[in-house]
Amino acid sequence: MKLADHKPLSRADFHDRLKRIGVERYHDRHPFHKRLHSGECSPDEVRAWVVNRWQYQSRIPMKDAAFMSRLDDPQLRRVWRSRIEDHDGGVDEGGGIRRWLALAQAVGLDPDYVASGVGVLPATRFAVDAYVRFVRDMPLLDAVAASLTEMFAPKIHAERIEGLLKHYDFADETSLSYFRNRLTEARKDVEFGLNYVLDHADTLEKQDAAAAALTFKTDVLWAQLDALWHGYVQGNIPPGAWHPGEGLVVRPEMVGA
Ligand SMILES: O=C(O)c1cc(C(=O)O)c2c(n1)C(=O)C(=O)c1cc(C(=O)O)[nH]c1-2
Repeated sequence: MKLADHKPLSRADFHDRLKRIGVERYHDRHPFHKRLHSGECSPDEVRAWVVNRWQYQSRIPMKDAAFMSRLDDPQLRRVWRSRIEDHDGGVDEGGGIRRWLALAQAVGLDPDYVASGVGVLPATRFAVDAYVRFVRDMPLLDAVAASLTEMFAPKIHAERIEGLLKHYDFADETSLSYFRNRLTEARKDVEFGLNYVLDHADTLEKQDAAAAALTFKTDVLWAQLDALWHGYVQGNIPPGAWHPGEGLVVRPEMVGA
């Protein structure tokens, strides 16, 4: 290969390359999301999703804290810390984590059970832990690039709000407030993260690494839904994972069952 072939892509072409990864690999294409958003999930499939997605929610601020612990630039820390604030919030008002537990309650689950993390599928735990470790251990550019799946998240959040409101009795503005809030929070995060990656990936090697990081992250998301499908749509619940009937607040009239 000639030296000239090693030139980095232009900013616009590199941006297109990143967007293409989303088109081809983002988890909005996964059959579980199609099932969830079109009202085909049973109440227990919805509960299984809420129990398992908790693992992701609870680890996101931990991965952001791991990322921040590596930054020696106060300005970068200042920008990044709003991600932790979005999820943790203050004692009184709470944040995304508390909103997720409001969703748990709306689908009939005991929020304390969900927050305990007991019952999370092993594959989900492995996938999410791999993301936290990736962000802790890999170059900063790769760590930021991995967060860029959020470029594709507002579309899936909007689809989810619409689909859940249409098809499930538990869905209302309170139970879905997590997703409503993410619509604005994610835009702010992506604007910063995307510019960081476009600015810092100034060689073809770095662009390749950033694209690989984003691809890895799509795998983290996809693997969680594969596990959910295998466990709860196909009925192969692994030892130790949540079983229908566990962790409920006993209000069977909920969830349009
Ligand atoms: O519902 C979704 O499909 C979805 C996807 C993603 C994502 O693409 O990683 C995130 C979220 N939601 C989300 O709510 C969220 O807070 C979030 C943070 C991050 C991240 O990598 O830092 N991704 C996501």
